[in-house]
Formats: sequence, structure tokens, C-alpha cells
Amino acid sequence: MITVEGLFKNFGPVRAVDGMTFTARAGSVTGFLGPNGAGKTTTLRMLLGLVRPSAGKALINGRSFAELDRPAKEVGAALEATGFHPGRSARDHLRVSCLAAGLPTERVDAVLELTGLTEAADRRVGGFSLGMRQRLTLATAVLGEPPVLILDEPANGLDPAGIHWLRAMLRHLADVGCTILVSSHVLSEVEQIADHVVIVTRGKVVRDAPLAELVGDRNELRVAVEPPAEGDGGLAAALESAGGTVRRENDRLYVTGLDAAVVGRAALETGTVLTELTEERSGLEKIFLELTMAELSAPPEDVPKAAVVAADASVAADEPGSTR
Ligand SMILES: Nc1ncnc2c1ncn2[C@@H]1O[C@H](COP(=O)(O)OP(=O)(O)OP(=O)(O)O)[C@@H](O)[C@H]1O
Repeated sequence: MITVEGLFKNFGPVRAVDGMTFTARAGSVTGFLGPNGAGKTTTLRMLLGLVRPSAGKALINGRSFAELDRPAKEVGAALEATGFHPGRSARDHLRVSCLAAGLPTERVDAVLELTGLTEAADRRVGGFSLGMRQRLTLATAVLGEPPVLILDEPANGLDPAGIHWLRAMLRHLADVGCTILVSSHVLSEVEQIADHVVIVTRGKVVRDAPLAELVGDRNELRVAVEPPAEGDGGLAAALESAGGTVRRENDRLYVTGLDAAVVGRAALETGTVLTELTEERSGLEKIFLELTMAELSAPPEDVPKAAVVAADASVAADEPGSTR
């Protein structure tokens, strides 16, 4: 389990993380979603002991990174798909990583297989595409078979087939009990990969809920009828009496709270000809925009909390520019 509790981080005058609290549970893929600059990477870096919190806790299975006995076996991280020696092969990179972490090199073939890199294993990493580097970053993260995975934008650079593969891999790892925290600023990725979503803006959690709850009742069905919506022959009324919410826009009906089969049956019963029945999977996007726009239009808090300022004074090494 990952626990973030009352976490703050100031870089000089910039408050990157502003009192974040959330948990990512075992057996689940938690999407950590927010616009650029929301504080996602800083939070992940605090979990991994790379940035010292100004205040609050960032814990992996109840302990800070510094307290972990064997970090490589307890948490796997994929932050940026850079930092590989370009002249080294993928296999050699993984071997070196094993040796550095005190892990048996027998794991190398297994993780190459798991990440679809077996055929490219002996090629120089310098010639790898971004997607292949992402796979190698993930392969490195899972070398120690850690029960907790922290991944920063892992889908970045992956093509649709790569995203499909990533989803299957993360699903498999979650099903065997891993805790997985995945950051992204791309909604469609999170929608495809996560079971639970934590949305952050300006260093704060603005929503923390299962994905199904967030998008479930918000997905809309777009319905076009012949003749157009004003003369829908009672379809809108039938949908409302079936428990749906209906709005009209540009000759179409937009229906929430019902599934497509119910709309189809209602059309049959009311003798309405449907010319379109499309599910608009924009629920998460709408929620995200509503939450982030509301937060962004609010004036920033310009007076740092006294405790945070006090805690920050002792963290000179984390001044702006020192950690990135
Ligand atoms: N070392 C640093 N020095 C100064 N400011 C920093 C440092 N690291 C991050 N910041 C600032 O903290 C804020 C949060 O940045 P962070 O990288 O955590 O956001 P993010 O949500 O990961 O964004 P992105 O999606 O763009 O990666 C930003 O305003 C950023 O400029």
C-alpha cells in the first residue's frame, strides 16, 4: 500500500505539493492524474526518497523509502525513460541493474519476456524508440518483483498496441496483489489503465474515487432520431420515465443514466427511428475539466502555512533547480 498523508513540498516560493492525502491500495491500479505542474512527479519523487518532504508523510507499506530494508525488492520505480547508457544492450542494462540492486541476474530473461523486449535484448539502447525505452524502464522496475510499483507517465511514447500491452501487464500485476501508482496527464490513458483515480491540481487532491464511480453515470449516449429531436415521438419522455436524464442539443438527444439497450428498446416501443446511438466516453474528461478549471480559476494561496515554512527552512538541498 502507498500512503500519502498531509504531504507538502515547497521549492523556495513555489508550493509544488500542498497538503496531499491519498492511498493507493494493493490489488489495484491507481491513476494519479493532473495537468502539467500539478505536483505529480514531485509526489512520486518524495515517495521514492529523491525529494525530501517539507511536511507530511509519503510511505510505502507503512515506511518511508529511507526505512525500507531492501528497496529494490519492496518498490519498483519508472520515472523517466532516460539515463540508459546508449552503447549498452537492453540485456546488459538489466544485468547491471540487477548487480547494483543485489538481485539475481536470472531475472533478466523473465523481465525481457514480460516487457516484450526479448527480440531486442541484444540491441544497443541508443537505437531504441521512446516506446522501447519505456518498456526497458518498466523491465528495470519489475526486476526485483516488488509488491509496489510507482510509474511516472509510463504510457508516454507507447503506440496503441503498447498501451494495450501496458494495461494487460499492469492488470496482471495488480491481480497478483501489487500496489500500482501510475501518473499521467492524459485522461484517455488513465481511463484505459486505472481502477481508481486520484485527481490533483495545484498540489492538492481534488477527487479520489473508483474510476467506475467517476465515469459510470457521467458517460452520455448521443441519440439522433428521424425526424430530428423536436419530433422524437415521445422517446425523450420514455427515457426520462425509465430513469434517464435527457438534454437536447443540435437536433440530438444526450442521455445519461441509461445504457444503450434501454434506449434501443424505448425507441422500438415508441416507434422512433434511431439514426445514431453512440456512447460518448467523455465522463472522466468532463469531470477532470470541471475540477481543474474550478481550481485554476481560484486565486492561489499566497501565504505558506507556518509549519511548512518552518519545515522547509531545514531543507536547503531542495531549493529550486536542485533536484530536476
Ligand atoms: N526542483 C524544482 N525546483 C523548483 N521548482 C520545481 C522543482 N520541481 C518541480 N518544481 C515545480 O513544482 C511544480 C510541480 O511540478 P511537478 O513536476 O511535480 O508537476 P507534474 O504534475 O509532475 O507536472 P508534469 O505533468 O508537467 O510532469 C511545478 O510548478 C514545477 O515547476
